[in-house]
Amino acid sequence: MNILVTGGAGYIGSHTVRALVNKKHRVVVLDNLSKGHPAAVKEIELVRGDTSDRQLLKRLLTGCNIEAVMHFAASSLVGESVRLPSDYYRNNVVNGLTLLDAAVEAGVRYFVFSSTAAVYGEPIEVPITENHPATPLNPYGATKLALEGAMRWYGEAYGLRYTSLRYFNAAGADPAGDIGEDHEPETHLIPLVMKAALGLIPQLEIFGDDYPTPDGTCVRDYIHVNDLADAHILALEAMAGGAGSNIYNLGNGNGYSVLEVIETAKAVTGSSIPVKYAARRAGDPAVLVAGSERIKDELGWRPAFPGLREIIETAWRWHSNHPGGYEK
Ligand SMILES: NC(=O)c1ccc[n+]([C@@H]2O[C@H](COP(=O)([O-])OP(=O)(O)OC[C@H]3O[C@@H](n4cnc5c(N)ncnc54)[C@H](O)[C@@H]3O)[C@@H](O)[C@H]2O)c1
Ligand SMILES: O=c1ccn([C@@H]2O[C@H](COP(=O)(O)OP(=O)(O)O[C@H]3O[C@H](CO)[C@H](O)[C@H](O)[C@H]3O)[C@@H](O)[C@H]2O)c(=O)[nH]1
Repeated sequence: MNILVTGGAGYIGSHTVRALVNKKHRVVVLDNLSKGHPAAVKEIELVRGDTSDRQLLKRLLTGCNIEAVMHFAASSLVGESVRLPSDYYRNNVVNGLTLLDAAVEAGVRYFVFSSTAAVYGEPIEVPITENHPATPLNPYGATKLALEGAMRWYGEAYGLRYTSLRYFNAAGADPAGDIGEDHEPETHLIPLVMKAALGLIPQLEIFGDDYPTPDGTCVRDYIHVNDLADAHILALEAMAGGAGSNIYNLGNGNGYSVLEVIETAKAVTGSSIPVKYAARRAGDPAVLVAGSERIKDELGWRPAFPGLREIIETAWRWHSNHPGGYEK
């Protein structure tokens, strides 16, 4: 298939691009490079541009005979979204609608969307299934939920078929070790733990030790980035095979605390990881663990990296080989 991948030079997008190319799809990446890296998509057709540019979208979608869009491009930091809701609504909702409109106009058949566990808000029960109420606690989650709503009604009115994938905590890197997570600034736990192990930051701050969890630190469900990439391909294949629109959670169903992540990283890296306890971070739920049975049952998705240790091993390979990220 001819596939447009927005945000394809970013962390999850670049791993999915690799998986698509391995499956012999033709991929065009659209990325404004605000966070992405050309080196993450070497030898792939990369168009530097913005999802707000309707004319560019029209040219790409029709000129390249695009049949499917995978939409990763977004602003995705919870804390920043609380400070800058206007930016988040503009990039995630307004630009998302521009892309949906252009896709409908160009006759794109399938749309795969990067959604998030943040749509659920504070869970009332775990594991969180897709039927859990969606009451986001921050603008980031609210904007992702808003585009899911738009996709549903675009589906009804214009026949666009979509799959929304609600990822929990993406982590790890391709085992080849040549692509991985490189954000500036970095805010995610596992890459910061890797940087602390490498001595690139003096210590890791642990945000809160008084949560209602076994060791007092937050519990998350870490999912390998290549397992996310595989899910995108399964979603596309299912729609191409006649499946209707759907929403799926993506996690491993196992929760690990911040302290467990640090202990596992010490074992993997053989390095000490200096830590400092700090206040809770605003907007952090205590426990987020996915129920991902729906995608397993319906699409046959099976994670290749279900354990935290193997996820961190792949992250370590990337970070230790590229301590300064892609460009440095
Ligand atoms: N990382 C996670 O744990 C996680 C969890 C749940 C959902 N998600 C979602 O997955 C997607 C990818 O996340 P990521 O961690 O790879 O982020 P990322 O920042 O590495 O990738 C996003 C890419 O989109 C590009 N981009 C942003 N706005 C754009 C625009 N208007 N036009 C063109 N390009 C634009 C950026 O340059 C970047 O390369 C996002 O939609 C995010 O909300 C991520
Ligand atoms: O320096 C740090 C960084 C993080 N944490 C803690 O580690 C856990 C994981 O934090 P991340 O920032 O790595 O990930 P989040 O759970 O905040 O966010 C992820 O999951 C969200 C869903 O709730 C969104 O999808 C978001 O895009 C995605 O990155 C949290 O408890 C956080 O408080 C620390 O203690 N210290």
